[in-house]
Parts: sequence; structure tokens; C-alpha cells
Amino acid sequence: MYMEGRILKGIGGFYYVDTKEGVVECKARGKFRKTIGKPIVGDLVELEVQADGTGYLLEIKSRKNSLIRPAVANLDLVVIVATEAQPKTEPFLIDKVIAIAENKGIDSCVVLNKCDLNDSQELYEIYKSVGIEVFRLSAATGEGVEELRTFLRGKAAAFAGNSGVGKSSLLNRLIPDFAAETGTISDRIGRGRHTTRHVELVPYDGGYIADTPGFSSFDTEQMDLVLREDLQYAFREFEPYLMQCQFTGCAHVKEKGCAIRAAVEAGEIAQSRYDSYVKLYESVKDLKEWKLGKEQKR
Ligand SMILES: Nc1nc2c(ncn2[C@@H]2O[C@H](COP(=O)(O)OP(=O)(O)OP(=O)(O)O)[C@@H](O)[C@H]2O)c(=O)[nH]1
Ligand SMILES: [Zn+2]
Repeated sequence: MYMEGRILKGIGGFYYVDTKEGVVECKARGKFRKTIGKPIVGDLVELEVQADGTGYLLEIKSRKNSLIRPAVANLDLVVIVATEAQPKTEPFLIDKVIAIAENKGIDSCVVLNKCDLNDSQELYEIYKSVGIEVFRLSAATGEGVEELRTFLRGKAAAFAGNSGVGKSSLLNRLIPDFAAETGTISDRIGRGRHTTRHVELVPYDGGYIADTPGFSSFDTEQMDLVLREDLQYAFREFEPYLMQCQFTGCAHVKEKGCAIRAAVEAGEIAQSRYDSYVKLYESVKDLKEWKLGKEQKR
């Protein structure tokens, strides 16, 4: 029987596909290996279900977007969990994940957790000024969680955050049996979870949620694939100023007459966001476009 679905997880050559009829365990057999490559979590697939209830993948639909690490496709949203309570989140980490998401055309939002301890006012103001959705909540008390729940409805969202920020507490509040649902998290009694690269989607309220093991999983590897001159577009609040720099091709780092730097001076762009931009700018390699094309085909 022919069906369609979405890959929730892949383990040892088997893919678990969410379909109208439930989850089907599949092997990959399609021709796509030569074109799109290996199936990844989040892929929308066509499958053939056999008499014994197992299936095989026939086709992978073209991806709306995909991340390298965690390897996941077709995300609608990256949710960055952060806090000014302990362990305080460094804005640079938030900005890096936002930049990666923006570069891939994935929307992002910031969730400020532990608001029972600290209202994270500084981070709140920064990300409000950027123009992305910001939520303040407490996974411990439940305050503010419903607003996030509403926002997530129907979306495929990946969660990221520094260790100890309360990501698992929040996921468990959103999906009461989240810990039980994911193999990843059952490893957590040990410290194994932090080294695993495994990513898994859990169906949630018409959408999906992926837990990803910490910020480190959003590796510089994918940042390396951002062309230096594209980085400016990954900071959405820079956009109104980009055409106003004195020199075309302005990198907004040291140049005279830079409208971005003027906007930072005037308090229109947050200093920490600009600092993150400069730090990322220095870190991305001088990739040439042809090399980028080659690497992305790999
Ligand atoms: N006061 C308060 N404590 C919280 C809140 N959310 C989580 N915590 C506590 O913060 C600690 C870390 O929470 P976790 O949910 O394990 O954090 P995590 O981000 O999943 O951390 P890793 O497993 O290291 O990735 C735990 O002791 C939680 O009880 C909150 O909203 N308020
Ligand atoms: Zn400039």
C-alpha cells in the first residue's frame, strides 16, 4: 500500500515514519540515494507498506530546508531557550543559532525560561528589538507556557539551549510524556545524552518537536557554509540600514560611513547583536561561491 509521511527518527538503517495510519518502520530502498542522498529526520517521504506492516521508502520529497547538525529537515521554527538566571545564556550563542536559522530560511523565537527567578529583562529587550517572537515563562511553575503552546501549534520546531537552561523541563511540560517518548532522553540517566548526535521528532499538537542536544549541536560546521557577505542578511534588524553604508560591499566591521555601526551608536541596533555579528564575521571562512556549491552537494 502506498502512503506518505514524515521521518521521526532513524536508527541503524531503519526509519520510523509518521503516517495517517500510525508509525511505520521502513528501510530505505528508493532511487533517491543518487539524488537527494540519505534520508534524514523530518523528511517528507513516500513509502510502500507491505503485508507485514513494515515498509520501504520510495521517494524523499524535496526539502524546504535542512540543518547539518542536528541533521533535520523541513523545520518551521527554531526555539532557543535562554535565561538570565543560572546558568546564564550568552547572547552570542543565541545569535549564532538565530543566524544559522535565518541563513536557512527558518524562523526562530527566543524563550526566556526561569522567569520565576529572573525576568531576563535585558535579553527580552534585545530580542524584541530584533523583531523575533520572545516568550517569557517558567517551566517550573507553568507560567507563560500556554502562550508558547499556542505559538507552536502545527509547526515543526527544534529546541536548542545551553545546558541547564531548562529545556527538558519545558519539553516535559509541553509533552507530558516527552521523556518516555524519546529514546534520546531515556539515556539521560547517564551523561550519554550530551554526546549523542541523535535527533528525533515527537508529534505534537499537529506539528512536531525535536529536542537537540545543546547549543553545541548547532555546530560551526554549518556556520562555515555561510558566505561572509551573506552573514549581514542573517541579522534581520540590519536590513533597513544595509543600503545606507557609504561603501558598497561594506562589511560593517571597520569601514568608514557604515550605517550599521551608526545605528549601533544611536542605540537602534543592540550592541550585543552587533558584537555577535563581528565575531561571526571573523569566524566564517573566506569561502568562495564555487566551493560552497561543492560542499552543499556533498
Ligand atoms: N526555578 C526554576 N528552575 C527551573 C526551571 N526550569 C528548569 N529548572 C531547573 O533547572 C535545572 C535544569 O533543568 P533541565 O530541564 O534539566 O535543563 P536542560 O536545559 O534540559 O539541561 P541539560 O539536560 O543539561 O541540557 C533543573 O534543576 C530544573 O529543575 C524554571 O522555570 N524555574
Ligand atoms: Zn556598513
